[in-house]
Order: sequence, then C-alpha cells, then structure tokens
Amino acid sequence: MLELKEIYKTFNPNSPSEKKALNGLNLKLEQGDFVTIIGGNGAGKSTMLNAISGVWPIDRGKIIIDGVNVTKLPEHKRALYLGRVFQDPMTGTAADMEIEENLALAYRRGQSRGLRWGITQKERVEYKELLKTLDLGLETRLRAKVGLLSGGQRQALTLLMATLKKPKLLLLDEHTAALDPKTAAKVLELSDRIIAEHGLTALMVTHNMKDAIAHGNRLIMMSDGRIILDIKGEEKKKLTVEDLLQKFSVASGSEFVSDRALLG
Ligand SMILES: Nc1ncnc2c1ncn2[C@@H]1O[C@H](COP(=O)(O)OP(=O)(O)OP(=O)(O)O)[C@@H](O)[C@H]1O
Repeated sequence: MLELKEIYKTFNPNSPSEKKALNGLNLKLEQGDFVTIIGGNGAGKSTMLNAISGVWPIDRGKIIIDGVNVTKLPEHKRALYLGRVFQDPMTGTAADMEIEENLALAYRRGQSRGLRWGITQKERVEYKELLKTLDLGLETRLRAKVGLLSGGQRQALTLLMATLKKPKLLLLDEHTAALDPKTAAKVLELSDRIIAEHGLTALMVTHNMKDAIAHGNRLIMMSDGRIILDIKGEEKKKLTVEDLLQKFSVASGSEFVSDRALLG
C-alpha cells in the first residue's frame, strides 16, 4: 500500500544549520496496516509524514502509494490519496464556516470545479447520520460555526472529514497531543473505530508510548531519520513501555531522549 524506498532529506544543506532529517528511510505497509510511530526529539517522524504528503521534494528515494509512484507529484495531487490530521485542532477545519459546509467541502474533495455549491437535503441527512457516529451531539448543530466547537469536537470533525472519501492512507500527526487526557482517549477510540470500519491503512505519530502500544497492529520507532524498531503481531500485543525503552537502547546504542514522550 505504501512503500518508502531509501528516502533522504537534508534541510539547509551545506550550511552550519544542515540537518539530515531522513537518512535512508525504508518502510513498507500492507493494506489495512495501522502503524504507530514513536521516537525521540527530531527523530524524523513529522518529516516522514511531510515527505509522504509532498510538502517539499525529497533529495533521494521513492514514494509509492497504492502502486502509484508519487515521488514527483505535487502536494495537491497527492492529497487525493491521503487524509491527514494535525496536532492543532484549528488546522483541519474552517472556523468561519458551518459544520455542514465543512463536511460538504470534504465531500466534494477531488471533484471538478463548477459544481453547484448548494447542500441538498439528502446530503444533510447523510451528514447527520455521520455526525451521530461521533456521539458528541453535533448532529443537531449542522448550522453551527465550527469556531464555536471545543478542541476535541473539532478534532473529531477533522477526523471525520479526513476519512470521508476513504483515503488510501490516513496520516495522524500527534492528533490528540493538544487535547486533555479524557478527550484524547475519546478521539483515539474514534480513530480506531473509523480505521477499522473503513479498513484504512494508517500511520499515527504519538509521543505517548502507552498509546503507541495499545493502538494499531504494528509499532515503529524512529531515530536519526530512519526506522530502528519494527514490532508487530503477537510481539506488539505483549509489549510494555519498559520493553520498548530497553529495545530502543539496544537498537540505537543510546538512551531514549524526548522532552515530550509520555512513558507512563
Ligand atoms: N522545514 C524544516 N527546516 C529545517 N529543519 C527542519 C525542518 N523540518 C524539520 N527539520 C529538522 O529535522 C529534524 C527532524 O524533525 P521532525 O520534526 O521530523 O522530528 P520529530 O521526530 O517529529 O520530532 P518531535 O517529536 O520533536 O516533533 C529536526 O532536527 C528538525 O529540526
């Protein structure tokens, strides 16, 4: 489903602030893989998601999504394959627009321009049903401006919008990190449900080791711009945070350092 082959990316090359952010990164995902990603500060987690999304060109390597070589495709063309949810609940939705207008935008993604904008009654019924699945009471607030919603409600709506057109690949970039623990747990549960219902292939960056262990069928750990641990199946199910830290130090030859990782 996704193949990253020998990806290299250096920021500010040949300058004092040169940074090798991706360093021969290789990753292959099967259809339906839900992979959690952890790693210390500057390990390259967000850079990997940016490389997949096409935020900037990579220096070397190949990116294949569902059999299509997208390495040279610009970001807006790759967006058709991808759904992405960021850490900041303000980024995925348009605050000045109503909930139903936001959903309609997501629904019309990838369709040709010139389409009439009006939202039909049939669509409204569909949106209500969709919003009901969030269990946040939003189905009665279709005409409310998104700016009035809480961070958790916005993130849940963003998740719904990012997956409405069943993307080939869902990228979750610390999408619960800015939420309080209870809301974060709810949005994570919703993520699990949506991924399972649609059989999506997903990558989720998290700084919470327990979440990384509890969610998905596969866990990867990054260090210095490449993957140093790849744990799946039964081995992942039995994993503890202590195991993970131990495995990290064996694989990297150093202690796990992160100012944001939640170990407990
Ligand atoms: N646009 C950029 N310009 C310059 N340097 C960058 C850019 N994006 C990332 N970097 C650098 O590349 C390295 C990898 O960054 P990245 O954001 O991928 O790390 P991360 O694993 O997501 O870390 P964190 O958990 O701290 O967010 C870091 O040293 C970072 O400073």
